Amino acid sequence: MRIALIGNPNSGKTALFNLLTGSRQKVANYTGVTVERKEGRMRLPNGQDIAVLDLPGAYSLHPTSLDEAIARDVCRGFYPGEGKPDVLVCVVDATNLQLHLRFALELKQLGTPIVVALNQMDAAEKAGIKIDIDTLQSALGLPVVPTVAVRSNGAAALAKALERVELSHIPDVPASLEPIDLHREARAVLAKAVVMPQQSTKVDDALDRWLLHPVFGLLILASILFVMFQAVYAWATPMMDGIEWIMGWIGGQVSSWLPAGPLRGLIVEGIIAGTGSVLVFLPQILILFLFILALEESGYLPRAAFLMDRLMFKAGLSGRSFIPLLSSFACAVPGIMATRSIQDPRDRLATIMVAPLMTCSARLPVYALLIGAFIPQQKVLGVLNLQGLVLFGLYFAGILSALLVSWVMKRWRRDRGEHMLMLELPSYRVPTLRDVLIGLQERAMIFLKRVGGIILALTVLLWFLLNFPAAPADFAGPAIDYSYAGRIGHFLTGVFAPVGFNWQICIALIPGMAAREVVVASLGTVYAVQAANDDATAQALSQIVANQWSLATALSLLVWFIYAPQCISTLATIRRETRSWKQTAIALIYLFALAYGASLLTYQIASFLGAG
Ligand SMILES: Nc1nc2c(ncn2[C@@H]2O[C@H](COP(=O)(O)OP(=O)(O)OP(=O)(O)O)[C@@H](O)[C@H]2O)c(=O)[nH]1
Ligand SMILES: [Mg+2]
Repeated sequence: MRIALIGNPNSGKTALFNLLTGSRQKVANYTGVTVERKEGRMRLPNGQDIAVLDLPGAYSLHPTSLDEAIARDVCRGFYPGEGKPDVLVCVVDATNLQLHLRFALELKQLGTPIVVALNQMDAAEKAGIKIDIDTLQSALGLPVVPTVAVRSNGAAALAKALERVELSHIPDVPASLEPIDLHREARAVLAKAVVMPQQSTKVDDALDRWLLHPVFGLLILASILFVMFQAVYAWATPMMDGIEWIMGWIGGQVSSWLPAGPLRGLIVEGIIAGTGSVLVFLPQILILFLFILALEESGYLPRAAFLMDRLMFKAGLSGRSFIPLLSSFACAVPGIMATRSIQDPRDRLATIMVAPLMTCSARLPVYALLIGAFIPQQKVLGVLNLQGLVLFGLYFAGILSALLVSWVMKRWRRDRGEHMLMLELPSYRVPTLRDVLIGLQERAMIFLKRVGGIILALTVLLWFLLNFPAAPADFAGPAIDYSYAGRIGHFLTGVFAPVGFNWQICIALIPGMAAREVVVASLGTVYAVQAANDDATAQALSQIVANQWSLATALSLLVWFIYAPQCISTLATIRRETRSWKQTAIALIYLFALAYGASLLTYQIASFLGAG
């Protein structure tokens, strides 16, 4: 048996899916979180093992965007290589029945057995909404089960109800109803079964008066972002020092146990120096995500999208681009996929093209390393942390560049029609500590898996390239120059000399195409091998960088990473989502040109001003 969870956006389908199948798919308080079909398995109380599908939210079976189309295709059996699901579980938000029942009535016409999951019952009770389940069942003509997807046994009744569904029973399908009739019927059902409280949205309205205010709203948005970046620096230092100390200690222990030789070199200079130099940035990444997760659950993000709509429209985007772009702060890959909920194809393409300009969390270690090494730990105006300010500036530069690029794209295209922003505003919700902690744990695991996987693999590879072939006895320069990596690095400095990159940076940029944090790990390994060859004492990477690089080089590399075109998974996602090699090539070329141009300008100006 296969069941599919379907319903309006933000009704709690994914939360229910996670609860039923024990998965950890992304849940957040705005529409359009899920944009792909996801499959899991659950066991019914009678021991039967069934497949469960989580679908993107949809308002009706007449899709207006790509993610809605996926939901329609799956539940009508049009999805390639897949039959119709046996049972549809229509997830409705009990606090928003006026809207959500309409879709349940539309689904009923498909003839597939349906169970209605009356979700968010806890919130409905709190709001004083009284629902008579029996009346609702008979008025809808469908079984209705109350659920609370965020409570650990909140779907027990649903599992029971699924056992009782008769698969063979296909109800008589009435003549297709027009949307207007569906709406009327939904109201009639509502009138019979639901008693609404007098005023249920008082708090939301009061908050919105401030948060959506054209002036105060923007000020509040700016302050939130500002505090976020301050916190990344202000809170992380003790934890970072701790991790740095532990990695140094482990390196010291291994060095004293193992005899000098290639094995010790590989472990200490390759693995520990490489992965350790990335690992120290875990606290900063978690602090950033603490804010992002709390904002996602609060229901604030779609409001921010409204605030930004005017500005984004002027720049050739729309308020709908806001959430995909915001997701790109975690990583451009889910950000680009989230553009599926943008209806207009041009807006969608513009958003895809600028999504890589949002600073993804993989770039945070690079920024943090260079800021830590070159920007003094000072207070500005007594309270603001200078390093946090610079970080804010770098993120801001990415956003500004995105607006500029989309503005240029808008100039180029002929059709400049306007689109109104229509976006559902969810109710505000205080994020629960448990959900935020689970989200943070998830993020930490993703990061640690990258460190232990691709980053480890590439640093080991780089270590070999740095040590082989060994220099012959009569080789004049440093041994590292003779190695493969040394030669590649020196060759590339020809291209990158005008932007001020030394050969260590050049060699680190190549594995950085697979994952940007590898740039930091690679620098850690390169300098550790160099120090070992020179019999110098090992130092933390940030100290080495501070001592050996000019300020102009550091600034140039910082600016390079605002644009940082070299990320293979982003390019692959652009290719998949646009289905066009041409757009992919355009993205690669324009990002590379911007990166090179901006770094060149930065380096030349900084050198001219005496920072070289
Ligand atoms: N209080 C309460 N909140 C819930 C419940 N179910 C889901 N939520 C919250 O509702 C919001 C939306 O949940 P999701 O599971 O992401 O909704 P979805 O239907 O998958 O949304 P899309 O993927 O955008 O279509 C999240 O903030 C959840 O934490 C519930 O039973 N009670
Ligand atoms: Mg979902």
